[in-house]
This record gives sequence, C-alpha cells and structure tokens, in this order.
Amino acid sequence: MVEFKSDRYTIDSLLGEGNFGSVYKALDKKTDSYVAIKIEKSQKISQISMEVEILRQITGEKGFPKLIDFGKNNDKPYVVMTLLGQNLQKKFLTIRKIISVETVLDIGIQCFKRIKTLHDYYYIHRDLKPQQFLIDDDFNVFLIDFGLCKKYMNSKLMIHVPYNDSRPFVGTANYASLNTHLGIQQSRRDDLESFCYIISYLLYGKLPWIPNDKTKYDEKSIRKMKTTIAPSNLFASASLVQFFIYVKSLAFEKNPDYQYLFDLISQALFEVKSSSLSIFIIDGSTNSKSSIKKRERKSRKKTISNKFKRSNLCRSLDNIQITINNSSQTQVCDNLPEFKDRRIFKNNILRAAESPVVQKRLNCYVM
Ligand SMILES: Nc1ncnc2c1ncn2[C@@H]1O[C@H](COP(=O)(O)OP(=O)(O)OP(=O)(O)O)[C@@H](O)[C@H]1O
Repeated sequence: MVEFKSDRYTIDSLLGEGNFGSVYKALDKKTDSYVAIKIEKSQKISQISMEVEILRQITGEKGFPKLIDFGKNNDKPYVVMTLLGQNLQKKFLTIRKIISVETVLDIGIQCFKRIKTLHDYYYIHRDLKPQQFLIDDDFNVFLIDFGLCKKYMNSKLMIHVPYNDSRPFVGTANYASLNTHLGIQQSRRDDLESFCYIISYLLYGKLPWIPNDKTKYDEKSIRKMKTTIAPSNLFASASLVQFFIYVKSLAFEKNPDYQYLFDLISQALFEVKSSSLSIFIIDGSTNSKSSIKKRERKSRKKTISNKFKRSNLCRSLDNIQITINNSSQTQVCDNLPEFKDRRIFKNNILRAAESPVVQKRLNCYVM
C-alpha cells in the first residue's frame, strides 16, 4: 500500500492503476465520506497538473468527478476527487460480456455527451478508452483521466492549434484514431473516432485488433488494420456506419456537428428498441460458427446451464427459478451481422434479468 501521510485522508484500498498513477479509495475525515485519490507515480512534472486544471473548470458538469483537493505528498503530486463506480472495461469483463445492445447504446449516448462537454471547454481528451468511463449504480456515466488532455483552441482568440504531422504517438493504440498512429496532431475528430472504436468493442465484444483469443497486436499491426477497415466491419447499423463515415471525413479544424451525430446514435437506439431484439453475449471466447452449431446440438436446457454455469447471472437466475421454456429458444441471429457473434434470448428472459427487482436479488448488474 502507498505511503500517504495525511491528517485528513486515510487510504482504504487500491481502486485502479494506470501508467501514470495509482488511484485509491480513501476516507476524508473532514467530511466523513469516501473519496478517490490519484497519486502520480513519478515525482517529475506531472499529468496531475493538467488533471487539476481541467477538473477545476469542469467541476459541476454532469458526468465529471468533482475536484475536492490537490497537493503533494512525499513529493508526489496527488488529486482528490469524488469516488465513482467501476470502469466500463472492468464492468464489461466482470459480467462476462453479458450486455444488451440497447444498454450499450444508452451508455454510448452518455459517453458521447461527456466528450462533447469536454470539447465545449476547448479540450480534447486524447486517450479515450472504456477504462476512462466510470459507471455508478444508477448507470450514470462519468469521464475521467484528463492527464493527456490538450487545448485544441485558444478560447480567447478562437484560433485552432496548427496542423502538424510529426507528432509522437499519444494515447492507447487499441482505441487511438488512425491519424494519431500516423503522427498527425489530434483534434476533436480523433476523440470521436476513438468513441466509435469503444462503441464497436462494447457492441461486438471485440475489435479486429482486439480478438477474443487474447492475441495482442503491436501498434504497427493495429495501424495497418485501421488503414483498411471498412465501416461495415465496425457496425451493421446504417446509422452507426454513417456516424463513423462522418467522423472519418472531418477536416482537422472542423467543428463536428454534434447534434447530427447525437441523432445518429439515437436513431440506432430507436432501431434496436423497435426491433424488439434483446441480445446477450454469453461468452466471447467461444463464438465461432462451428462452435455455436455444436452447442446447438445439445439440449436447450443443458446449453443454458452450461453457458451460464459460472456466471452470477445464471446462478441467480437459477435461484429465482425463471422458467425457460420452448418459446424462448436460444438461437443464432444470422440476419443482422451486428449480432453475428451474439446469442439471442427472447424478451421475457432479458426483461426478467434486467428488471430492478431481479437485479436486486441477483446482487449483480446486467448492463
Ligand atoms: N474517481 C474515481 N472513482 C473510482 N475509481 C476511479 C476514479 N478515478 C480512477 N479510478 C479507477 O482507477 C483507474 C485508473 O485511473 P486513471 O485512468 O485516472 O489512471 P491513469 O494512471 O491515468 O491510467 P492510464 O494509464 O489509463 O492513463 C480507472 O480506470 C478506474 O478504474
């Protein structure tokens, strides 16, 4: 555990660790409430100063942590902010990728709004990934980690930062825009491209460069794949394809039409809702067509119990004895490529699993 001498804060537990800092849950004795403290790993000029600068300005905006305190401890800079929930990546893996498309898009809309708010303050994030979005018990999404943020425009003179194509790589390869890989100065369009990769990852449970088999690609290979990727490889929904095409067509300085983009995601959500399909990923590691067919030969009941054997959801579903009858056959949905790796349950199961009453008894989330 980190050494943090303070009369005000008592470190409780480690919440997360990144490349630049460690984040701890701590008790704030002044307010008798728990907070999150991010402590920089290095003692040199830190990213925490940028984090503090942004939190100072953005505190109070919906979906952003509140700045509580900052300073140095043991010569290491730290920042104290509101304690939030688990990050999207952890949550996604904890629930074994069980997630409804509707909920992904719902979360996506919130992520999109957070990005727009940050852009409204003339900053770009430059390191968007599922780990940077935290989600609370009420499914409110928060954006964090502003250490790599950068002003894209001088807010007084309204002059955009100049174009430059020999920038070092900044961000996370899996979710970075292609232009970032190519060394092009980032602007608003790059955050929005990262957003597309995040949503595609949450929808499919994978990206071409983040396969289910745990293969890891280096930055060069990821760049190559991003160069040739077709929008239809990321999304099947026409609205989301259009979203990606629009973002990729943005000029460096162009102010994105956020309302248009918002309408496109809303349209995608509307399509899912009106199709009345409810979709779960059961286990991303076993979703090849042949394995699905093999599984389908087994009896319906056995398949369900096998698939959910180790999951909280299943255990709890078993406990509360939801009847799984023939009218809710598991099936592979072939007609919607978006869902080709997913298995579909009829609404009655999904609705049961998503109902707050059941979730309370499950003591787990269904995202
Ligand atoms: N306010 C908070 N409340 C709860 N958990 C948090 C909070 N801030 C950060 N965390 C947890 O700590 C993790 C790391 O935080 P953060 O991304 O700020 O660190 P970092 O060192 O900048 O990471 P990276 O290397 O990804 O840039 C987050 O993914 C999250 O799980």
